[in-house]
Amino acid sequence: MKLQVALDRLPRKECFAVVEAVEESVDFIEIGTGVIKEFGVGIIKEMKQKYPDKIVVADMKICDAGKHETALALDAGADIATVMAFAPMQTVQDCIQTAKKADKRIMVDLLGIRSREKVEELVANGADLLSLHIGKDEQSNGGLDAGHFKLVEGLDNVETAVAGGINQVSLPAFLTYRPNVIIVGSAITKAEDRGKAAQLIKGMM
Ligand SMILES: O=C(CO)[C@H](O)[C@H](O)COP(=O)(O)O
Repeated sequence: MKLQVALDRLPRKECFAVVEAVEESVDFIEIGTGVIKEFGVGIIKEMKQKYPDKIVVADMKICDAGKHETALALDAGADIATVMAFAPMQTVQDCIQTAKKADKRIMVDLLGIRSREKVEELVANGADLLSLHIGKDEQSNGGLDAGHFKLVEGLDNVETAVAGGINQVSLPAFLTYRPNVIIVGSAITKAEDRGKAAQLIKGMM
């Protein structure tokens, strides 16, 4: 099981300060959507150059122009880019094909998706890394529950990630579903001691 630290709503310098503090505990480094919007894909490049052995995830949240936006992230050095599951299937396919050509991957973000049929359609179209995600805004109405995990239960040749307000207290409930990737943002980036918080979470996995 891999730990992905999500860098969201942080100044440029802080993104690097967080990674420096948690480097030993994390496997994947996610450059958050807002961070990419604010600083551009140059920050992806700089992060990958600084941490070539880490998997860098560009949370592009692509929903159109799949080939172009995937290439933007991957050419900058990302190993994985994200596409929204609600995007047109053509966009999802274009992202997956573009990543495959570069020997890289696409994470399909299931934000807002509640239909198992839709998930199966995504898998039939080549999705092999799915992220169960409760977004920042949705988190005030509750977190991930058993119903969300049913969306991906028993799918063959599919890896799963989980994201959305995960912290040291809520983590054990997610671990029972054995996802491949645990994505943690605020519980690490807002912690007083980021290194310790990441170490604790990694130790629980
Ligand atoms: O993709 C995201 C927001 O769209 C975040 O990266 C993800 O939700 C993890 O952050 P947090 O643990 O703070 O919820």
